[in-house]
Amino acid sequence: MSTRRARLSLGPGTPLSDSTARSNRRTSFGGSDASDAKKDRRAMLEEWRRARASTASTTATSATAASFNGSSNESDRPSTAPSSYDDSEKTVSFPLTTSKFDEKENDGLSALERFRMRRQQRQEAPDAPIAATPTRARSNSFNFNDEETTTISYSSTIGTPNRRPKTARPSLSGGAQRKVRRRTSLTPDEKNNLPPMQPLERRARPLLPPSYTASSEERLEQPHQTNVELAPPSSQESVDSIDSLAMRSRISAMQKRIECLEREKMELSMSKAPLEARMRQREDAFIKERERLVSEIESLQNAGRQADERYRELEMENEALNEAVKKMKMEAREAKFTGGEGSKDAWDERLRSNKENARLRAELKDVVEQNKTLRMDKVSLEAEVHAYKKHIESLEKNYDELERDYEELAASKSKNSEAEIQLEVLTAEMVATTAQLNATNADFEETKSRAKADLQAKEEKWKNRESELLFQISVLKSRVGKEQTNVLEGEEDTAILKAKIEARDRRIAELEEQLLNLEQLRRTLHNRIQELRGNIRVYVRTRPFLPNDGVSASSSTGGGHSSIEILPDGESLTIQGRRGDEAHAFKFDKVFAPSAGQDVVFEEVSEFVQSALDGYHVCLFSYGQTGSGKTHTMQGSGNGAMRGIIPRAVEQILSQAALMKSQRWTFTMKASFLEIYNEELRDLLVMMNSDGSIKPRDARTANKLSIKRNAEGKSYVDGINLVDIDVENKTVGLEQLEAVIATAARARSVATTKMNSQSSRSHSVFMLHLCGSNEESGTIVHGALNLCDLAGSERLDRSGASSDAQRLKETQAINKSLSCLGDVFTSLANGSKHIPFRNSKLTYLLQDCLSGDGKALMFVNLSPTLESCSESLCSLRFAQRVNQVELGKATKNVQYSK
Ligand SMILES: Nc1ncnc2c1ncn2[C@@H]1O[C@H](COP(=O)(O)OP(=O)(O)OP(=O)(O)O)[C@@H](O)[C@H]1O
Repeated sequence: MSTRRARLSLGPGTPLSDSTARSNRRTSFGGSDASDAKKDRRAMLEEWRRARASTASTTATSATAASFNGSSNESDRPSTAPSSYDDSEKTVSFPLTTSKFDEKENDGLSALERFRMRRQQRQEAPDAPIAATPTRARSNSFNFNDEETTTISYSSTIGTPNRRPKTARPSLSGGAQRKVRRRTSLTPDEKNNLPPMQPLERRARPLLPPSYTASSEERLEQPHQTNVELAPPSSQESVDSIDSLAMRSRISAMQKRIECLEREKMELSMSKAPLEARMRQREDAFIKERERLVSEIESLQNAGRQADERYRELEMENEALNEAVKKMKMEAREAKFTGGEGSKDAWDERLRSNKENARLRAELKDVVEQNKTLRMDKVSLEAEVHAYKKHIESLEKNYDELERDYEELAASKSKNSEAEIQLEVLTAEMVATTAQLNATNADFEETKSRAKADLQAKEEKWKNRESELLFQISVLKSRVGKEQTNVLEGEEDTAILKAKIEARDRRIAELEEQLLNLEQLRRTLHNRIQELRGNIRVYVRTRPFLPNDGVSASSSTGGGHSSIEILPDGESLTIQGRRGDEAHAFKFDKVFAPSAGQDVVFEEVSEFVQSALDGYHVCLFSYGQTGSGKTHTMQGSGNGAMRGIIPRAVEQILSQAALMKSQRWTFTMKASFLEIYNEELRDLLVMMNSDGSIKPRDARTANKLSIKRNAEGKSYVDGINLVDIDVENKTVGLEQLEAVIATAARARSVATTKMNSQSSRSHSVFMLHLCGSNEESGTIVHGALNLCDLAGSERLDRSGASSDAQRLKETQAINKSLSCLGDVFTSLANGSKHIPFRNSKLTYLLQDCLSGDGKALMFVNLSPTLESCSESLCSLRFAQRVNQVELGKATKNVQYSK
């Protein structure tokens, strides 16, 4: 282009250097380039002014002459008369709208183009210094399709955004934005083509031990496998068979429910893992894209600012040029009127000045063109910034959608975990029910074989008797002929004999009835004596064989050979010794067989529960090795027939409270649940409000709990959460209790040990605080029911805790506190003056119940396996020591307000 190559020549002797001219043309956004160009132009103007001043005096005359004589050379004349300068000035305009720019006419680069090239260089060589802006091959249009930048494309498969040379800009076109938005939510096809499912890692531990490798379906089939095949029921067996059938139908109903829950869980698990992965990847991609866009916008804004600066500079230059043109016009006018006789010099001067004017105008035009380009650049930049803003908006929308997806996912996750918990509860219930059924069947088989043997013996006896009688008859017949006279006498003897037998049978029946009544009386008296002596009562409960005991559950004995034999009196048992050659006998207040159900066990403790309503401090605790059934006894397995003492006790209290209402008694009941873990008290209901509702996450502050004594010297836990149980409405009250137990179960420290897949690693104490008042008599009673599930008393080597530092610490803390409990019982049994209650948190907490003020009952839970007989023996010896403790008569906590 001619204007590009034009030299700023102020006269023949003053050509500007090539580099100066080029630097004047350079359109650059770099600050140094722009200021150099500005300096060059100023220097050029100065040079021109100086040159003009030096030549003005010599050329003034000739220039004036030329203006009056005309010129033969048209090209030497000024291209426009001075009066036409005004018109030419009008063409110096700055159009705001841009037409398509002719690329051929512009060999420079647009600001955005240069910015992109710089960015591309950076991306290609991130560590290299930023290259100088190229001055060639400038494109003034923003053709996004030709752009060789890197862009992020979203694909339906989740991963890091694909980086590839871009041929289209999906991020800026509306259609592409819609595409991006569409990709954030999964189409059904995409859902079906999800990546292969990773097996969902269950947070809840399996109920069966690691050695038990049966699949979930096999486990669900278990009741069928473990059921004992019964012989066709005789009339005597039919009742038991009906029980078994009822149990089986219950189990099959449970199985169906479990299958349903398993299916639901699988579905939820299927959708959870890939959704989570997608969510995370999309979040990462979005954050990266947003950062990239933000930095790009910042760069664009910088470029825009530089373009604005450059534009202002050019405007100033333009103004300076306009000034110069005006000055020249003035000078031309002056020369016209004051030129005198029109000397040749003056004419030459005018000609030069006209040429200069033309050149300046051309330059001005060039500058205007540059301005136009810059404006176009600016408009394009603004358009691009606008597009980026739109893109960011769409990304933000996508982000919102992702957030919604995430919330849905979280909801489904919590649903899933609820289903898992429900499944676990049902599975535990099923395992317990099956075990009990097997034990019942074993009992039944034993009774059946005993009855059979009995029957056979009787048959044998009757046969002997029959043959004896037949012999006697034959003897009598042979005598008939000889002793006919004695016939009548003989008949008389038989009748007398028969009458005697009948009288003896009646006597036996009477004696049996008397014996039964005496036995009942003995039991009642025994209980009364024990109450008066204040003994801690000790009940022993043996659990049935379980699938993970490693013995065939389908055998007729209900699982294998038990190390414990329970004697028919229901109070005595024998246990095999460590070496297997000796048997140890024990006698306690009650011994429950493996087939004894939860209802039977509760029947025996219900009077203790009643005592709590009467104003006593009652404590029931379960002691035994891990996996022996302590939690099963206290809390139970599931919510059906396998419910333990805690729910049954609350149920009984609620029913009793309702009955006592007619006698003007009103009760309030508060529940608390704590655990003693590594000698530290922890509130298990920290998540609950006092009305039973669940606290929001940020409000769950765990108070520091400490055991204190009140004014009456009774111990209480300071800082513990007390949850109200509705006594008026039994259904609501039971629901609240269920929520309390579920919340506590979630919070409890449970870890898997070798012996029990759901082993409690802490002592847990459920406390019911009862307050009853009678309007009529003005009596107020304060009772408390403490139901304590002690941690397993296993040896370190058997539990596998020695290999794990945390487990080791837990086991040591458990064993220490249990040994403190033993020390307390020994001191009580020996009648020592000092009882070391303060040696452990457990004994300090239960001091009121163990020191004679309250009533205490200890369950000793035993496992029937041969491997456990050593631990069972230890537990039984401990229980024997406890049984010898005399606490004295318990006292009621009663106040009289009238
Ligand atoms: N009498 C019983 N009838 C049927 N199942 C039982 C019985 N006792 C225990 N179980 C079952 O045995 C398993 C272990 O019982 P549980 O969890 O109560 O043991 P634990 O003594 O509390 O163990 P840990 O001290 O490790 O917590 C459970 O699955 C439970 O259902």
